[in-house]
Amino acid sequence: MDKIIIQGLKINALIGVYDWERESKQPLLVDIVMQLDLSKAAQSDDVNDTVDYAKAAELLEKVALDSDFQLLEALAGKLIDTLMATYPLLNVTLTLTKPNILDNAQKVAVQMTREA
Ligand SMILES: Nc1nc2c(c(=O)[nH]1)N=C([C@H](O)[C@@H](O)CO)CN2
Repeated sequence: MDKIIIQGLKINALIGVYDWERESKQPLLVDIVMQLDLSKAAQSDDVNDTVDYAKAAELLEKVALDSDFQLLEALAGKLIDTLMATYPLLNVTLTLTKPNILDNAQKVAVQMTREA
């Protein structure tokens, strides 16, 4: 199946359980694997026949900036629901990573998959 992939998209969001996390937005990373039929765009060479990954990235950045959640799960759910509602995707997997948050771990992340 055809896929469009965005890796390591930097977004900023107000997110966290603890008071010290509620004071300012913090950086997160998003990875997305979108499954969709790319055969039309492969033939036409027209960005209107596919998902414009630049626009998808902008959309996720904006949704994150406007959001206010405690849990990664909640923001990841909002982001993946937005993608499914906006684009004709067959399947999408989204990984939302909070880097450098735990002293003894490189990063923490949640991953969600949704199907049409
Ligand atoms: N399953 C989760 N556990 C925790 C989260 C989360 O988003 N999902 N968040 C926190 C804190 O906000 C963390 O970033 C700092 O310890 C704790 N556990």
